[in-house]
Amino acid sequence: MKKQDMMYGIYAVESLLTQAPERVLDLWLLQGREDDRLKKIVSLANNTGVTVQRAAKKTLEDKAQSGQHQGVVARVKPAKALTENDLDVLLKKTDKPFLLILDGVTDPHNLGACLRNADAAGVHGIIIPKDNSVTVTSTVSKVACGAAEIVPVFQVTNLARTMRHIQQVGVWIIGTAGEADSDLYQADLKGSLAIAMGAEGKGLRRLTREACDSLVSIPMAGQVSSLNVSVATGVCLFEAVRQR
Ligand SMILES: C[S@@+](CC[C@H](N)C(=O)[O-])C[C@H]1O[C@@H](n2cnc3c(N)ncnc32)[C@H](O)[C@@H]1O
Repeated sequence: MKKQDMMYGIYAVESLLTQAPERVLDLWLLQGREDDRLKKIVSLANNTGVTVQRAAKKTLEDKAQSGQHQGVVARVKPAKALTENDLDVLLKKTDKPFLLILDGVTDPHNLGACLRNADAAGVHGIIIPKDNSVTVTSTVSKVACGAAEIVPVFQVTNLARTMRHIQQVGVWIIGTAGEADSDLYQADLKGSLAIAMGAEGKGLRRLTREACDSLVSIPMAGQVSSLNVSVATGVCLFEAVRQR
């Protein structure tokens, strides 16, 4: 297991300093940059006892291994990996859970965008399989703009088994697939709900698809066969928000 990670980007680091400052081991800000957005980071760091170090642009690029750091890089303790047990705790304390299942999303930009959508839609947690899925990396955190530090991500060993388990505690699972006959806008999304999205190339795996209570499609007017998974996630989550 990794002992530390790098995190970068203003929103991601701001969210980390707000949600879990104890995870920050080092914080570097761009030398000479003093605008309001960085001042907020300095103030959060001061309030939480994190020392601010100044560094040159090249140093920040090397630490982040990216030019997308926006003048802020942090060395952090990795977040505790959440498992099936943590999901159970969440389900017990949550009235009308609203969950997102991502069945093997591999592109960090897509997972980051899904996290951002999920936070905006008020999703209580995201379930991903342990294998064949991207986890929350520094790129995911950056793209998620702070949502990766807020929305819990549960990594489960056997996704189909976890789906059956959450069904037993009353969660209705709606899978999404372009070829499904039922339409998203006819589905009832008001109760305890999990929406399952497929991977970029293959869509939902057979066992995941079979474990869903129903399958819906988002009506498409054009010629392309599918939406990007993060876009489809946003459409589905916000239809649920509209109904709830
Ligand atoms: C890029 S698509 C995968 C396409 C894949 N070739 C397939 O056959 O499903 C990734 C995921 O986004 C969701 N998605 C994309 N377009 C959709 C649509 N029109 N209706 C429902 N879900 C859609 C589904 O969850 C899908 O598995």
